[in-house]
Amino acid sequence: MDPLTPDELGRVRALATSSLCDADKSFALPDPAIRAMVPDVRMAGPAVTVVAPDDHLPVLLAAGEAAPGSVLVVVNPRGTRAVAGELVAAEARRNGLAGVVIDGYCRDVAGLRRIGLPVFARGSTPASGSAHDPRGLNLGPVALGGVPVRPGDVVLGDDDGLAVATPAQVRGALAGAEEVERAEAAVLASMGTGRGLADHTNLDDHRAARAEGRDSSLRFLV
Ligand SMILES: O=C([O-])CC(=O)C(=O)O
Ligand SMILES: [Mg+2]
Repeated sequence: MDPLTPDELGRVRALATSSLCDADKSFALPDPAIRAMVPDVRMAGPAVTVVAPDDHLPVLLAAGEAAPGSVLVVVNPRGTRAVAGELVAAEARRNGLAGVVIDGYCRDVAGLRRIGLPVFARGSTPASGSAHDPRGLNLGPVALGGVPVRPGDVVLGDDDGLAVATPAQVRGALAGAEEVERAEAAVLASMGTGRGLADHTNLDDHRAARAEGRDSSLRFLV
């Protein structure tokens, strides 16, 4: 896996996850119940994996061990306890990580908002589990919300949710996603002056074609 260059990562972080998912519809989509716990964030980076069975010690250790720029992917399958909170987020931020994604629960949500690091989870609960398991980074593949994640896969996320893809898939989607955003920005700006969606797309022709069962795709005309 050829990792994304800093320049490519910068371009990815400037894009909404939805635009990349439009450009390549094969990105893997973890369970949408895993959501941004901190609003208005965009996250992208290579995955490092952690297994945390109702135990936050491996997460705290991994937050300090992972390479800067990476996304900590934590799995706590069927867990009922929080495995990360503001201490984990502060350690991850200090170490320069791009974010923390938990297939499970977090806590300290007000503190997470203050820190501002992207954190994704199934939700929050005030109760943490144990701090026993001395393993830190797992370095193996895990299942995140039903989606396989290998270390080095790119994990992307924002307020809409998460997507996972290989670096090559992300690289291949970049130009298309940038074009999606250019066209959508032009349409939105023009709609601000009162013109409708049908003025900026082939909506009417597309509808007529689909009504007759003909092949057609909905396109921007900007
Ligand atoms: O969930 C946990 O036990 C860890 C925690 O509170 C924190 O990181 O601040
Ligand atoms: Mg805490």
